[in-house]
Amino acid sequence: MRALVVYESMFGSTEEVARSVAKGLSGRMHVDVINVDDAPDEVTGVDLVVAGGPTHVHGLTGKRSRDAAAQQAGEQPLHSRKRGLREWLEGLATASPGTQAVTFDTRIEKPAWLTGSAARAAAKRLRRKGYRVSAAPESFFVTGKEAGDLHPGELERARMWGESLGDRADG
Ligand SMILES: Cc1cc2nc3c(=O)[nH]c(=O)nc-3n(C[C@H](O)[C@H](O)[C@H](O)COP(=O)(O)O)c2cc1C
Repeated sequence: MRALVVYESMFGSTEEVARSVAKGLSGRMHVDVINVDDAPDEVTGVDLVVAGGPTHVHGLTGKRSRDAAAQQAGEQPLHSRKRGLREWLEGLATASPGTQAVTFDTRIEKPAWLTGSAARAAAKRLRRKGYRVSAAPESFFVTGKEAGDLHPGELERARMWGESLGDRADG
């Protein structure tokens, strides 16, 4: 079985989470991890797509929010520079029959009705493209609105979440 983890990341936290999720999945599946900048617009030969990105302005990033992130980053280059999950999902071809998808985001640790959730928005779009969304969107937490460090333990939680996805897809 094969999984493709597609991540968008400004400051690096979502990328770190994506790599930990992939580590967890890799016990059960062959996993590729790819920056959304380089993600294919047609996904074939993959059983599970995992898409993750940062929550901006209550949902998926947009050109303006990414520009704001770039300003915050100053001299540091952003991890994803060309596009966000929103643009990738807009151009993504319809799913091959039976392909599963799950989504995650990084965001501030407050109730989702306050912070919004990029993962929820991405799951909706994947469903519209014909993907079978096979697990609830998951969130991993950062400390602040700016670059934001991941809360302690989040990478381990991400690895375990990946493991559980692998078990489910495998079983
Ligand atoms: C322009 C901008 C808007 C943001 N809006 C939100 C938001 O609405 N809700 C939230 O929980 N976090 C928000 N954040 C915090 C981001 O979720 C946080 O920077 C991100 O999780 C860090 O991941 P990254 O290092 O992969 O970019 C925002 C951050 C930026 C830069």
